[in-house]
Amino acid sequence: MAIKVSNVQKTYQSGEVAIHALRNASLTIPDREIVTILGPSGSGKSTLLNVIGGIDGFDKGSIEIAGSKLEELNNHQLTEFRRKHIGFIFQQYNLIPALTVEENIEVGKELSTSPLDMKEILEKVGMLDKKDKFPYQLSGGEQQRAAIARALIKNPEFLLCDEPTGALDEDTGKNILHLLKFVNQTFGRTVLIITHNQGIGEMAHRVIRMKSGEIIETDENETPIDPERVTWA
Ligand SMILES: Nc1ncnc2c1ncn2[C@@H]1O[C@H](COP(=O)(O)OP(=O)(O)OP(=O)(O)O)[C@@H](O)[C@H]1O
Repeated sequence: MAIKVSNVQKTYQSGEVAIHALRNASLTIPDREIVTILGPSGSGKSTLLNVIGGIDGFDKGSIEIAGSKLEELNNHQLTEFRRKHIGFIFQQYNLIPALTVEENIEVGKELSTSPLDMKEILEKVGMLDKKDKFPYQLSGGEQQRAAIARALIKNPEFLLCDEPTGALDEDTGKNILHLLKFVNQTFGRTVLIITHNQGIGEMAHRVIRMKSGEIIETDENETPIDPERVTWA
C-alpha cells in the first residue's frame, strides 16, 4: 500500500498574510522505499512530512496511507493512526531529560500494540551498554540512536525523519543513515528523510525536490549507494 498524496494544499494565516506551505502537492511513494525530501528552507518539507504523518491537518486534497484517507479521520482516529503506523525522528531528538535511555524507549513501546523486543532494539542501535544513562550523559549521535530506538520499538510501517542527521558530524551521521537503511531492508519499512544534505539522496530509492510549497521534481534512483559512500555536505 503506497502513500498517495493528491493535490494537498495547506495555508497558514499570519495576520493579513497567507503563507502557502503546500500548493497542490501530489506524489506517490511505493512501499519499502527510502525517500529523501530536499528543498530550500521554507519550501514546505516539514509541512509535507507532518501532514503525511497525521501531525498536522491540511485544507484541501487527499492523503491515503496505511489504508486510511487522513482527511476522513477525526482527531481520535488520527491519534490511533499515528500510534499504529508512524514513527517520527527529529533533529532535536526530543528525549525526555528525566528518563534513562531505556525508559525513553519504553515510552515508544507503550504506544504500540505490537512492539519489538527492548534488548534487540538496544543492541541494534548499539545502546545496550548505555541503557541506564540519561540524555545529558550522551553524545548527540547516541541521543539520536536512542530517539531512533524509541521510534523503532513501535515497529511502525513508516519512519518519518525530519533532518535526522542535521546536528551530527559525518561519521555519526552516516552511522544513523546505516541504521535507517537497516530498518528499510530488514523490516521492509518505508523511510522518509528530510535533509539539506543533497548527498543523502544518493542512498535513496527516490528523491523529491520542493520549492515554494510545490513538489517540483521526483527522481527515481535505480542504484542507491551504501550510506558509507554518500557525499557529505
Ligand atoms: N505554524 C506555522 N505558522 C505559520 N507559518 C508556518 C507554520 N509552520 C510553517 N510555516 C511556514 O510554512 C512554510 C513552510 O514551512 P516548512 O517548515 O514546511 O518548510 P521547510 O522546507 O521544512 O523549512 P526548513 O528547511 O527551514 O525546516 C514556511 O514559509 C514557514 O514559515
